[in-house]
Amino acid sequence: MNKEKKPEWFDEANPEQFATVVKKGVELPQDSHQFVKKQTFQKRNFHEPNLEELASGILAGNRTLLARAITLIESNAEQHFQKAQELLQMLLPHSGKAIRIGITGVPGAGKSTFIEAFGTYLCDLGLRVAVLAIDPSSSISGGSILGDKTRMEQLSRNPRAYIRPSPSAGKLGGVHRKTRETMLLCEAAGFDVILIETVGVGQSEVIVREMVDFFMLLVLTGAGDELQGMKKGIMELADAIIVNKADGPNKKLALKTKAEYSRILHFLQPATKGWETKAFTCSALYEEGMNDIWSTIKEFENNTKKSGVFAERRRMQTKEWIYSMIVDQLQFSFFYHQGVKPLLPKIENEVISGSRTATSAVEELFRVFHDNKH
Ligand SMILES: Nc1nc2c(ncn2[C@@H]2O[C@H](COP(=O)(O)OP(=O)(O)OP(=O)(O)O)[C@@H](O)[C@H]2O)c(=O)[nH]1
Repeated sequence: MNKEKKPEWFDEANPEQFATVVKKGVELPQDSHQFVKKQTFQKRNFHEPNLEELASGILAGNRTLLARAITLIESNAEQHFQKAQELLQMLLPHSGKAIRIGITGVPGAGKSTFIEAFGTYLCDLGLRVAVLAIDPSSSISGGSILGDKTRMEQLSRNPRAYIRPSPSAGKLGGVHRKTRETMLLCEAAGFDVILIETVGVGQSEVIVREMVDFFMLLVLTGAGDELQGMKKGIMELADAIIVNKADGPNKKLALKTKAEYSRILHFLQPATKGWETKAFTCSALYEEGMNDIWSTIKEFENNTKKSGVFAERRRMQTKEWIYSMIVDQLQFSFFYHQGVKPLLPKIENEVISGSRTATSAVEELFRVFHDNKH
């Protein structure tokens, strides 16, 4: 076996596995000793910060420790989960001060270009900006719409900005929790603005709406017919609709599109009580229109803080957080259940081959789950 190559039995998310395996006297595959020795050596030479060190480092704005903590939050390993929760508990009192902004739009609307321009504009104002992403494709196809390209190059080099690609969900979801908790860590690290980006192609914009204060929809110029085709539901989530690419020969059409959106918005339910959703134009490429958008967000913040809507929404979102975690936990305990896990492939095959119904299969799985709690 190649010493450099990771043996198949080694679970990367669980380096402590070595200690357990060795302690329990489990028979290891041939040559694995070399690998264990090397890993143990590497581990000894690598200082693993404890939770206090992580927490105080994050509060002091240390990027490396922030990145480590986010990795801990994104891990699906059980022992990391506990640690991450303890860390969050320590940092929770220091979170909540940023303005949380969601951005969505169909692929090609110019989200990366917009965040690059808007993020840089905010950094130039002296603000610290964290950019997070929720990518619905990563759990479905294993690929990533938001992660492949080199995105936001200029912003990623800005010392006031921090960009974190979207966490991979794995089969069992958890993106909601991971993004929300990452946001809290970023707030504890002193970021003033959190931008959460998602592709407007499905459920993910609802998830983002549920964790931000202000939600923007980035759209392209288009004729009236295309606007009619736009899902009313998405428009009703937005606090602002921004017609991007309002530059060059496109400018006139962009203004027309904006007027058309304003007309439609008039008939829709606003996303936020007491706030009238407005349409804007901007050019992310030429960094035009950023000022108007930011002053609108500030106006929104002032108004909703005064009316109590801001605080009420955050309370509701915290409640949502609890429920989404309950669902995560339920899924986790079910699919990793000692009785259910080995039974699943067999039952799956039986249903696929037509020898039993899905209902009876699910019933059996739940019987096993309930009869044997661990
Ligand atoms: N003329 C013009 N082109 C733009 C503007 N914003 C973005 N673009 C172009 O539109 C294309 C798509 O932009 P991206 O920022 O990659 O858009 P996106 O597909 O929504 O972004 P991701 O989903 O983040 O990849 C690129 O070729 C950009 O250069 C703009 O304001 N004006």
